[in-house]
Amino acid sequence: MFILVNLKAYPCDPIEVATAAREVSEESGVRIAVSPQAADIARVAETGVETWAQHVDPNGHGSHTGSTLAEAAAEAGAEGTLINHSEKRLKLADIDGSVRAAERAGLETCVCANNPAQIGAAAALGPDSVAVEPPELIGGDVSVATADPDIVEDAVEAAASVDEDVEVFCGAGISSGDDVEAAGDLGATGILLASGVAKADDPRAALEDLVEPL
Ligand SMILES: O=C(CO)COP(=O)(O)O
Repeated sequence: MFILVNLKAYPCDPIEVATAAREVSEESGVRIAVSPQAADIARVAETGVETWAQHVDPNGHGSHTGSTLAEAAAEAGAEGTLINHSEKRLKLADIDGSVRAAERAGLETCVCANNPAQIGAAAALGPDSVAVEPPELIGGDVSVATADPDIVEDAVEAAASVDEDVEVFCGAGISSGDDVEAAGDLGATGILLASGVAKADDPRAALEDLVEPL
């Protein structure tokens, strides 16, 4: 199981979370990555934790003010990137462009989507993984695996019917090892979570709880 901690724009200390994630990953053998804001990628990567961008734009170098280039994220130390997160939605053509830009830069790709129908469309673009996150459950206390188990199973089926090589992650409301285990039982091979770690009083303890059953 892969655990990807999205720090969003929460006011946590990205280095504290990254250091804890690297240590818990080393101790448990569970793959854990941290996705900070673009401006923090380099210093988070310097902790040694697997680092992901939260977004990359479809364009390359040129007259594109405000862009987050996949090349720049990779140069700063990112190994992967989220694309089309629920809080950073893109048009279909731009999702495709961002996946291609990330591939050119050597970044692993995870395209997020709201529901199984969108997961099928996202899988058709050939990312390494897709992630189903129902927007109404994001930031809440109830895990997607508990509140809407069908959406995870249907997302797994939708992705497999398009491309069996695309992994399926899920996220929203996940905060405990039991939630991670339940998501795995539904067929997810990775977890996206944010508030359960980024807003925790003790991010290290939260991470230890997440990997406990794995
Ligand atoms: O959006 C998410 C991860 O990308 C999920 O956020 P929460 O874990 O806070 O529900």
